[in-house]
Amino acid sequence: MNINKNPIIIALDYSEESQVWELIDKFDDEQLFLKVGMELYYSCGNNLLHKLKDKGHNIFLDLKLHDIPNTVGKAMKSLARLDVDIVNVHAAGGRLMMERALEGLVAGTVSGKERPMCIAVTQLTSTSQEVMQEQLKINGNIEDVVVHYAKLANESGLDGVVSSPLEVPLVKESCGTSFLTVTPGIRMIGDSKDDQQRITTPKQAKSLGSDFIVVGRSITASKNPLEAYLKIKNEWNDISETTIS
Ligand SMILES: O=C(O)c1cc(=O)[nH]c(=O)n1[C@@H]1O[C@H](COP(=O)(O)O)[C@@H](O)[C@H]1O
Repeated sequence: MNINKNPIIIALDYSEESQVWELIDKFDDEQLFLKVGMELYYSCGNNLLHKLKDKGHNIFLDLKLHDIPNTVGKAMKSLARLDVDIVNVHAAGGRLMMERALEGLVAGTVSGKERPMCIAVTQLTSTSQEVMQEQLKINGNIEDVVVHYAKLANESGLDGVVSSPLEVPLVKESCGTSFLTVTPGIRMIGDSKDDQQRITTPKQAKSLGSDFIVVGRSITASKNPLEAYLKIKNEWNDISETTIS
């Protein structure tokens, strides 16, 4: 896999390219792992991805594909040409959709390059068990549902999942330690949950076994994003921290 081991993925949830450079310019030479999601990609497109890659940053292109298998497979073939490091789908699209996603990525990757890793969203970290059961009509407890989707993603050949850090131990137990866990729902103590439901601190995420944490507003909405990033990095590297509930 052609990714560095920077475990902190910064979610660039912006609509303007200028906001991206305003943030990144604060980080000097730090090699970053950046997440470009729908908001930024739909407004700035591939041009920005190429510029970020040229600066040496790793990119998680978070478009959460979820469509019929043929459509997702062909879309992934197009995304493979962008030379990003991670792409994703919704596991709710099912096994065939995930298999086609992977086939599309393999088919679209330029020969000699490594394909992007493909991970599946299990249950969004903004979904509570109550909402999952009452609105989505998915029965059972949320950990079991996340593990079920993770197993499906694993059997479909995907590289890992997106889940809350809270489910990582169960995912690793069912799918193996090398099955990647990328975990949003990260908050520092005292931060507002906003729309997130299944949250932990960076330290908790690490102790639960997350491979990567995805952090947006705790960095981007901070008065001092570099300081917030370094605090998170320190928390990740330090063993003795407290938890939030
Ligand atoms: O796929 C994702 O990245 C994702 C999945 C998920 O279940 N929950 C989730 O929050 N995310 C993304 O992670 C980021 C979290 O942002 P903050 O809540 O601001 O830290 C956003 O860009 C979300 O789109």
